[in-house]
Amino acid sequence: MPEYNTLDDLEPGQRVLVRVDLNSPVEDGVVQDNNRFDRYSETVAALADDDHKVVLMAHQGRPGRDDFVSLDQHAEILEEHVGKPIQFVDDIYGDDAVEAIEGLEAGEILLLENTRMADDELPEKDAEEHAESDFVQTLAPLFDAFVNDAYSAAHRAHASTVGFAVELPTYAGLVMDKEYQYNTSVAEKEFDGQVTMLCGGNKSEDVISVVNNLEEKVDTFLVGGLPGELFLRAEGYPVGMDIGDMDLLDDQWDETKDTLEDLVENRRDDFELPVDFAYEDAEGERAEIALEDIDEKETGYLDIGHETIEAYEPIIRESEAVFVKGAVGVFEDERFADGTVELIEAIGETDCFSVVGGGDTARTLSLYGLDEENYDHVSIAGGAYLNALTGQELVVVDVLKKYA
Ligand SMILES: Nc1ncnc2c1ncn2[C@@H]1O[C@H](COP(=O)(O)OP(=O)(O)O)[C@@H](O)[C@H]1O
Ligand SMILES: O=C(OP(=O)(O)O)[C@H](O)COP(=O)(O)O
Repeated sequence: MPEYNTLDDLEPGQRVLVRVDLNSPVEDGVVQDNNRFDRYSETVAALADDDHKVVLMAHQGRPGRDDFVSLDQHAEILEEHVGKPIQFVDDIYGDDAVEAIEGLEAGEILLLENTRMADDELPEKDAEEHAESDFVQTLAPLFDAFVNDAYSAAHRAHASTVGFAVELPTYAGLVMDKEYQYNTSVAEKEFDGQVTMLCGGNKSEDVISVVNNLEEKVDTFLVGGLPGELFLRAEGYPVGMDIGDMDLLDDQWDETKDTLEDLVENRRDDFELPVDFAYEDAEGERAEIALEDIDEKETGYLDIGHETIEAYEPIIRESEAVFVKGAVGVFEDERFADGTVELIEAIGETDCFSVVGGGDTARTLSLYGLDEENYDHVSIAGGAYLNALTGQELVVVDVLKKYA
């Protein structure tokens, strides 16, 4: 039994404030539909069916980045998934928000504006301090209960993720409960055979964290994406550097260089690195180059090449368990999806125990028609999933337990 309240403990017909995580990829200002909408639609529909007045809070992007946009598009996408109208107000706790909240009828749903547009939201503070903010003090009296369903933001101590638990009876939502239970149980699972982790993405600190913290659990890390290039740079290859307008690799290299060099020197047998890469040629087509033929970095590499796919695939096929964190290429572009799609597909074809994690990475399945049923678990969380796998605490879950 979980040590926090769940929706089973929530009486129907209440005024309920719900924190979800609809943080999504944004391409040219357009919010991209993804698994998060689908998952949260279950929580939202269940609450509306129970005659609650449902008010949703969520964040999008980080201030200063291109993906820091309004949630107006999210309301439209969520509405399609829930099959019920979703009202939207471009305010968080000002007069317009309060008016919209007070005007809700039983079974109606309202989404507030991006919580990160409120000054009170972002600094990491403990729950009690956040509870004193104007944000929490203005909204909390308008509700009977707080439901936290934002598992993928459960490693963030922000006003909307931890502050309301101090002021209102608090419950874990369906996504929070399921993801927390599952990922925690996976962290405790023992496997007799080979355990493999496919990792990539664009955050090398995530990959370093798994390589450092899952040394006992994982036998082989198959590395791709930006971390793959950075590991190779640590081995002395001329890859993993920014070129032209690129602004992806050099900063990460400065931050992680010492750790990467240490890992390639002392733990080289624990991971496999790419032996070739794919890039966009002058005609705009996918082209590939072997690592040994790269004299200097002249282009951005956007996927692992087919030699690498062929080297990684048998390791996946002989594994008893495979975990995925991060795509090995820019799978959003069909030309550079081969590595991610072919390897995740291979995992689904074997009968190994498998978990695919990462908000972006999980989107590969829906984009390329891979059946979620072929994997034991598909997590819509990235950082929080890694925290769970590596046995680190999730501040939001601690707060849910403390205020149960
Ligand atoms: N070689 C690459 N160059 C640039 N971006 C990459 C590369 N490989 C993977 N990516 C990007 O990494 C993103 C996923 O990274 P990350 O945020 O770490 O994973 P997740 O959200 O699944 O936890 C994808 O959007 C993908 O396009
Ligand atoms: O998408 C998220 O994280 P994830 O990419 O690690 O799954 C969460 O919404 C947290 O976002 P943040 O990392 O900007 O705090």
